[in-house]
Amino acid sequence: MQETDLSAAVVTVPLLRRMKAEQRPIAMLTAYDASFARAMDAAGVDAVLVGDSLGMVAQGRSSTLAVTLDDMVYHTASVARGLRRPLLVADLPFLGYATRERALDGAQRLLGEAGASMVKLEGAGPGLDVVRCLAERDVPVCGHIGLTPQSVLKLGGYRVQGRDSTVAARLRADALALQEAGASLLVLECVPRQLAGEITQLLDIPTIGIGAGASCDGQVLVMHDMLGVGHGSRRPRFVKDFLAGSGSVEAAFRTYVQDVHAGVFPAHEHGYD
Ligand SMILES: Nc1nc(=O)c2c([nH]1)NC[C@@H]1CN(c3ccc(C(=O)N[C@@H](CCC(=O)O)C(=O)O)cc3)CN21
Ligand SMILES: CC(C)C(=O)C(=O)O
Ligand SMILES: [Mg+2]
Repeated sequence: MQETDLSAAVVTVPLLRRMKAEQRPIAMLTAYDASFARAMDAAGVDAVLVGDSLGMVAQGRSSTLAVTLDDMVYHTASVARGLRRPLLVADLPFLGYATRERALDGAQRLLGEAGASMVKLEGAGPGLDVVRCLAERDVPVCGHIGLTPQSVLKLGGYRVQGRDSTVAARLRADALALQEAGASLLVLECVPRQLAGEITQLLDIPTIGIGAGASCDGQVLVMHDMLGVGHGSRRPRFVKDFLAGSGSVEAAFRTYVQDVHAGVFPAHEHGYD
């Protein structure tokens, strides 16, 4: 098949699947406003996530739990105005998909009102029903397993998930169940690199890793982290400062995109065993 220039094409769900099939890594970043979104578009970022991490990096809270659907709609609409090419994904907030009705309302607002093209929700289990409900109604869904920050109170902190074989087996099963329920994309957060690679091989849908090694089909980082803003010296292993040595914010985004596309980022030191 002809190698087409994917750097110009508007990014869609089928294009992401094609990138997986052709082993072209997907470069994703989070954004929360139009100006940074515009710079990401210019830098060739493939997908942009309006993460509920905005509760931490924009609102200064210690977790993502207080973020509301109104907050997500406001930031997603702002980001959408800055984008042309990348696929725009928006997080459903904590308890925003506790029932099918809430999830459908959230999807209507994020896709219909704010301009996202996909919603993301954490976990499997009871969430599988909701994923099925959304997917059957043609709402593209991104799953998110491993370290799920909306579970921080139950998890007791932000720690790597899937180091023991019981949890690893559950993550494999959850990944397959999410694909089966109709998810189009899957974020793997803070999962040992080998397990993330196995899950990526198991699935037809693309995986996007954060702290999940280089074998995922794509990578995502929180924008503030990759610009060196916020974490100080106690930053998680998977964070790399791309602004240091790049000279400008847009150049940092470009370096990130190049490094993800070339398979240079993440390096071994950015992952977990
Ligand atoms: N700015 C920011 N970046 C993120 O990546 C992020 C957020 N906020 N907020 C929501 C969650 C929380 N995240 C975190 C936060 C801390 C670690 C962390 O310190 N991890 C330890 C792992 C320790 C272990 O279990 O081995 C590390 O040392 O990397 C990981 C993910 C990821 N998400
Ligand atoms: C870290 C990513 C995957 C996320 O969910 C967020 O930014 O909220
Ligand atoms: Mg999130």
